[in-house]
Amino acid sequence: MRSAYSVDTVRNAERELMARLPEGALMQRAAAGLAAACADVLGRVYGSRVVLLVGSGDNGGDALYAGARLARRGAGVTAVLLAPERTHAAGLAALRRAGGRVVRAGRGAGDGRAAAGDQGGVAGRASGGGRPGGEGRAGGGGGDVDVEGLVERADLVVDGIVGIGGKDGLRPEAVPLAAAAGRSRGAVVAVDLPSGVDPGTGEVRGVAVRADLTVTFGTHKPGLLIDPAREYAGSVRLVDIGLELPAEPELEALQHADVARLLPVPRAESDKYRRGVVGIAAGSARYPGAAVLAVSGALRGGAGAVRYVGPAGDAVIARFPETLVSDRGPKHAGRVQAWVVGPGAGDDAATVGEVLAADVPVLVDADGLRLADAEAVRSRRAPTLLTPHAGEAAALLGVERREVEEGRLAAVRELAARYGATVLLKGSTTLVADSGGGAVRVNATGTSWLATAGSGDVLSGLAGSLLAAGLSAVDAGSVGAYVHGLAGRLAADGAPVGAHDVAAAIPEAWRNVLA
Ligand SMILES: NC(=O)C1=CN([C@@H]2O[C@H](COP(=O)(O)OP(=O)(O)OC[C@H]3O[C@@H](n4cnc5c(N)ncnc54)[C@H](OP(=O)(O)O)[C@@H]3O)[C@@H](O)[C@H]2O)[C@@H](O)CC1
Ligand SMILES: [K+]
Repeated sequence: MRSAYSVDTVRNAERELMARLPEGALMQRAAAGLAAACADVLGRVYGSRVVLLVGSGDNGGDALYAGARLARRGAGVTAVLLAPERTHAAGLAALRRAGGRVVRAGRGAGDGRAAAGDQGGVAGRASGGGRPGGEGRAGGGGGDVDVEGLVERADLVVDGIVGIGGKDGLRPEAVPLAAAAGRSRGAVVAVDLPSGVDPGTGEVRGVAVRADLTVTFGTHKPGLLIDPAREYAGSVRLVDIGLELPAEPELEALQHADVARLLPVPRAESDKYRRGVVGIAAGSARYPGAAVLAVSGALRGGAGAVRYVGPAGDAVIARFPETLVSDRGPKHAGRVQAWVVGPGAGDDAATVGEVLAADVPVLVDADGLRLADAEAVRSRRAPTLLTPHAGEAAALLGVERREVEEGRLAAVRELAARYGATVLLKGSTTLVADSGGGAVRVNATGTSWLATAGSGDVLSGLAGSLLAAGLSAVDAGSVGAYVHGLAGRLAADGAPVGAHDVAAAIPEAWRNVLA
């Protein structure tokens, strides 16, 4: 399981650890890990050109210390200071001692020019000696440095503008540097987080640094696992700095081994009823395909049998003859261990109401979310799993879709609390929250190829089948999302696919998890 902790929790753990360690030791651990990652990215450190983007906090300090380590190994390191008078003093001194060069970012936002701070710094002649802001006056020489050009031509750009202290997007003076990093021919390594993303929520307001690699310290931060920020982070390397963290994280992401433990595997004595029967109440005369796709997911989700109820029985049987089809309502369809209701349901509120009245786990998706009576959901005793996408979540919350997309973590928690249900918020990073609070599950297997019509219907069938097989709502949702995402990747393999291809790839994804 990969986990992420909130910024407050990280800061508390940092404080406790710092109290027990010599001053600066923690930052040295971080910088050592960062420098090692940078060296791996560079391949050959000696003779490489490294540019550090240095903000006013400890994030910039990490970059400076790591830059000093690289300079000692023969890299030509230039630090670009965004706030020269508030730069991490000891880090700056270390860089200078190692022969690093220091320039200041242009004052006029967007002009991309910098006054040369310490022209002699490369040869180690700096006289600033760790005095913050000394570079503007020390070194002499003056002249202009094309900072954006430096960034663009670097072999490696280290983004130490801002880390967990960041809020409200990048400041204007940092925007041209982030943009130059985007144009750089070299790799971009972000320190702790890509600057400009919200560490706690994954929101990105305006410009943020796009990294190839993010080196994060102690634990993942929520922003590294949730879109849109996740996309800016590139691949993520975690450096252990010895933080002691509480048992319950804010976010957790299942990995193959976790999913393998949770997948239902039939025993010798299992018959179809013991494996669970999932009921699918979906589709309409107008949308028979939704029923077929939900059944296609359910058949591959581990339940022993799939019962279909609704007006699309002929279409379902034609495609999947193993389905138990009934045209009577859910109440009279026979026993099931879990229901899926809603995909392609049109306006059939009566069926949704009937399913919600059943005392077994229920998954509500698509039209079912619009038709479900909120009070009927809240008063259920058996588990309920709601599976909206951002637009449906926005309608349930009465807010704009954009608000949900920008603040996915808050939205999924709010919905779970309001409905007293488990909520799976679909999207490029799917989130699953329980009504009782606790860690939110985040799915990392998704792919943008899954943004295709009917893909959600397949997921609802798959997760419903897992519910029927006995998984809790949180496990059914998160394992379903994981396998579905993996199936999407395997099916797509870099090319567009239809939802039925995703369903057909579920067995391969399942085998891949268990291998
Ligand atoms: N926690 C740990 O265990 C460890 C933490 N470590 C490191 O410390 C980092 C946290 O350092 P931190 O607390 O100094 O904050 P940090 O992220 O550098 O930013 C604060 C400064 O940025 C500024 N600023 C704010 N928003 C901005 C924006 N949008 N755009 C631009 N600037 C913005 C803000 O300026 P001000 O508001 O004062 O003007 C403030 O001065 C952490 O991420 C990790 O790298 C490791 O060394 C060791 C272990
Ligand atoms: K950063």
